Amino acid sequence: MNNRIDMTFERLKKEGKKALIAYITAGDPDIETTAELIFKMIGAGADAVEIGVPYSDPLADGPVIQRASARALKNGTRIKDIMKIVEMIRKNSQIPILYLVYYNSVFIYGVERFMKEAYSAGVDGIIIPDLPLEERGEVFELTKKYGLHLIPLVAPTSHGRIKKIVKNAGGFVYCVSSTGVTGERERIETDIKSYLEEVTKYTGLPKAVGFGISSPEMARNIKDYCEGIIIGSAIVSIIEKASTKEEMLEKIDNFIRSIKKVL
Ligand SMILES: O=P(O)(O)OC[C@@H](O)[C@@H](O)c1c[nH]c2ccccc12
Repeated sequence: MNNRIDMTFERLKKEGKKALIAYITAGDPDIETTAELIFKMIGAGADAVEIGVPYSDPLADGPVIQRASARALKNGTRIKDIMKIVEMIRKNSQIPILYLVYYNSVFIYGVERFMKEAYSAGVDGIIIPDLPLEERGEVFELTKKYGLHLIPLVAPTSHGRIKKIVKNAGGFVYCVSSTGVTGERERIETDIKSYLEEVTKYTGLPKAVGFGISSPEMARNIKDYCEGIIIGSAIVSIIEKASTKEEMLEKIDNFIRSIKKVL
C-alpha cells in the first residue's frame, strides 16, 4: 500500500502520535493565499490537508465555512484552480491531501474526470459528505481505479448502519463528533469513548474525529480514543478575522502548532 494516507497513519502509530488533519476552503480569501496557507500549515506540523471545494449550497456546513465558500465562489474559484494548487503542493511535499467535495460538484465535472484529475494532481482521498448510497457503488469503483481512498463519514447516530457505511472504505473513517453541521462548539456532548469503541467493532481503519474541535484542550480530551483529529471552522475563522495576510499566516502557524503539540 503506498497511499500517503495509509503511510502517514502507519508512521504516526509507530511514533505513538495522532494525526492533525487541517481543513481549508480553496479560494478563501483567494487561490494564491490558499496555497500559502497550506504551506504554512504543513510547516507548522499538520499531518494531512483537507481541501474544501467551494459549493453554493454546502448543506453540511455551519456559517463559518458557508461564508468561506461564498467568498471563494465570489472570486471565481474553479475546480481547475484547485487541482493546480494540489500540483503545486506536490512539487514540495508528500503530505496526504484530501478533497472535501459535495456530490453535485463532482457530478457536474464528471465523476471519472474528477477522480482522474485529482489523482494526477496528487490527491490521496475524497470525502463526499452528501454522497447518496445509491451512487456510492459507481463512485467507489472510480476512486479505486485511480488509487484514491473514499473516506466514509459516520455519526454518533449511525449505530446499525456503521457496518454498511465503512464497507469498501479506505484510509480512515471520519467520525463526526456530534450531529448537526460543521462549526466550533463550546463542548462536545457525545460520549466519544463509547461512540468510537462502537465504530472500532466494525472496522480496523484509523478513526479521525471532526466537528466542533477548536482548542488544544478539546483535542487532548479526544485523542486517546482515535488516531486523528480534524479541524476546520477554527482555522477558517482565523482566516476570516485576520486583517492582514501576515497576521493570518502567523496566527495559522501558531494555532496549528498549539494543537499539534498535544497530539
Ligand atoms: O469545522 P469543524 O467543526 O472543525 O469540522 C471539520 C470540518 O470543517 C471539515 O472536515 C469539513 C468541512 N466541510 C465539511 C462538510 C461535511 C463534513 C466535514 C466538513
